[in-house]
Amino acid sequence: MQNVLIVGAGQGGTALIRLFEQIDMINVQAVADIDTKASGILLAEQKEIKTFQSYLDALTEPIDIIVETTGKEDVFEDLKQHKPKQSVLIPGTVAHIIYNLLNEREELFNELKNETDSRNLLLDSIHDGMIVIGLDQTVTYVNEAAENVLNLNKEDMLEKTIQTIIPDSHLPKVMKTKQKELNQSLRLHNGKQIITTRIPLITNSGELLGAFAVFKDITEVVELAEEITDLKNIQNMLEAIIQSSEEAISVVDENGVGILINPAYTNITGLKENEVIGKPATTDISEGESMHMQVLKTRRPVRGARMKVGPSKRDVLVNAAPILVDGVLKGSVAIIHDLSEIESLTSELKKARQIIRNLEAKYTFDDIIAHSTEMALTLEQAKVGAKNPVTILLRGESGTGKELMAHAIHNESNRKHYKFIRVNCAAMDEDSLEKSLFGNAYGPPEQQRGLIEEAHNGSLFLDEIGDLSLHLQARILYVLENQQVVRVNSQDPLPVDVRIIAATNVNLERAMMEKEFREDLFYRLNRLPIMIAPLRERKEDLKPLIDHFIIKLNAEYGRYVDSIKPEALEKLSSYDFPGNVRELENIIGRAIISMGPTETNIVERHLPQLRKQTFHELDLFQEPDYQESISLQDALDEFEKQMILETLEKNNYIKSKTAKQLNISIRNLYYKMEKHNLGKHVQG
Ligand SMILES: Nc1ncnc2c1ncn2[C@@H]1O[C@H](COP(=O)(O)OP(=O)(O)OP(=O)(O)O)[C@@H](O)[C@H]1O
Repeated sequence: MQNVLIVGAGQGGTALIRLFEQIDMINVQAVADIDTKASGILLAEQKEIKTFQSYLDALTEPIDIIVETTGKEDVFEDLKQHKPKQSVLIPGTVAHIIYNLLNEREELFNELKNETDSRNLLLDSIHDGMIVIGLDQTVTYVNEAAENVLNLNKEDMLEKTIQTIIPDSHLPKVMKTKQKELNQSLRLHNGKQIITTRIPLITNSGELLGAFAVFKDITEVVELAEEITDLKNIQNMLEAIIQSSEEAISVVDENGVGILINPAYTNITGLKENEVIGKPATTDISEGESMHMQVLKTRRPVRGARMKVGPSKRDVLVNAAPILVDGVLKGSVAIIHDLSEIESLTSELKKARQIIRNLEAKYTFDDIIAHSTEMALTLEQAKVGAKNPVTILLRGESGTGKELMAHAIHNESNRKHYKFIRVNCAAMDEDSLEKSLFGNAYGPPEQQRGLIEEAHNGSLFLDEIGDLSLHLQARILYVLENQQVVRVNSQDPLPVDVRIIAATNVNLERAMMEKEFREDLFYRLNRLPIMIAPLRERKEDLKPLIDHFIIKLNAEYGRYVDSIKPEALEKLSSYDFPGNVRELENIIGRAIISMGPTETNIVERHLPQLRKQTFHELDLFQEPDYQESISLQDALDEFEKQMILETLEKNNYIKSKTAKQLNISIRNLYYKMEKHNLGKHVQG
């Protein structure tokens, strides 16, 4: 809406008012006669005189356009002092002409053409586009605003039919119906959105002269409205997400004042909106510092801060981050995790992982590196074994890959869709092992079924079978011979169908001679013995295994190690690997950890000291070499390792006997052997 003041009553101002009245977007404030000498103003309608300034001051809305119709240059200059947005000098004659054009005689319409400049001045002073057509539907007037809206020059439009400019123009229809069309919305072919009013030009005597349209470009307004709608939709969506999120969320503004929380937040903290919104960020904290305030101070995110919140002092973990919009800090958002829930979930996860580890046979033959002829043959044998329903005995030193092979055999067999259960016969005392293998009829319901039943239709991997007591050997033999299992504290045999894959790094023949291992069980197990050679006897596997571990450990540690340099490989090749492949994997792991972040090749200095001495050769009191001085802990570790190794040797590698002699529990022995990478040097 533009406010127009028409000055010069009796000069045709009324005619202009008529014109403007037809245009809804123009609001005529007043028509005034001006007495320059008195510097006063006669308000035509109210018939009172005011100073021009007091008149302007009394207006509620500022004047956009002053139209001076008296034709007096000096008055016009005077008016301009009041700084309207525009001031237009239209001689009274022109005002008359326009009035007459609209209301009286057609011949005056032609006169108007001679006053083009003044007329254009008037039309151009209007911010809205104006276009006038004659009876022949050609354009007779067009103003500057119309040029801008239509993206056309006056010359391109004047004397052209309206349809060539606006193909679906309603002006011809308005002429035909003689009905105004007010505030119609329209999209132009140039993409602009306009709002337009169309008016037929009719004289007082009812004669039709043409029609004109006034229009406003509202593209930006429409786009803005659309943007606002889009933003509103996004805002609604975000709010719905935040409200339904199971993560507790709290948001503060740049001054640290609470502006948003969700129901999950209320669940954890016990605090409702009215206790947090509009309150300082510290409101919810019962112990600890406000992470919101820290984020606002540093503009940096905070992760994993522990604190207590709410009246019930709930233990929580908080992640908070700044909200930056175009680099400007607008606030901070925090996600709050209930720690007690995380703790219980973590322990659940641990249990689940343990169960999965026991059940899952994760490796296949593709995971076994076998470049040497020995290993290739072993693999062939294992594949044959996998396809036949026989009991398999895997023999080899510790760390040679027996467990890996057992997994692969299970996964290649027709039992692969059932369970693979691993039992380490050396890791438990006899009583617990018996109950866990055979089940306990008197135990709680979940312990009544033993692992043998659990492995029904699948495979049972009995690792370290040489450590099985004679009593349990007899019970396993019974299962093998009868395909039946009898639970502890029960007499009832239950049918089972399991394939047993046994593994040992013990010389079972010697154990048999010493009556430590039942011959009948040995022959039963030994139907398909598979020997896995120690790594030192198949050095061709060394490089492929190293490459395999580099890839595996890169993924585990997030590193980009490329390869091993020949001199480092050389050093490893001359080593014995008492801990076999497991020891090699440890060595490569330690090498990768000791490498700098930019190093990509394992070189000699990344490798640990590879000792070859036996306990007897090891002179703990030798002069320490300047390159390698031995710490007390290392010396003690070495001593322990050698002592275990010798006791194992003396006891024919039977761990139960070794543990007894060393006066430690079998579990402890097992742990120490793993720690020292102790394999057996001489197999069977
Ligand atoms: N040929 C191989 N290819 C790839 N990885 C191997 C190979 N042999 C062994 N490994 C890896 O070396 C490690 C030790 O293997 P595994 O646990 O199967 O040995 P094991 O003979 O069962 O040892 P133990 O007798 O001490 O139980 C595992 O991480 C395994 O994946």
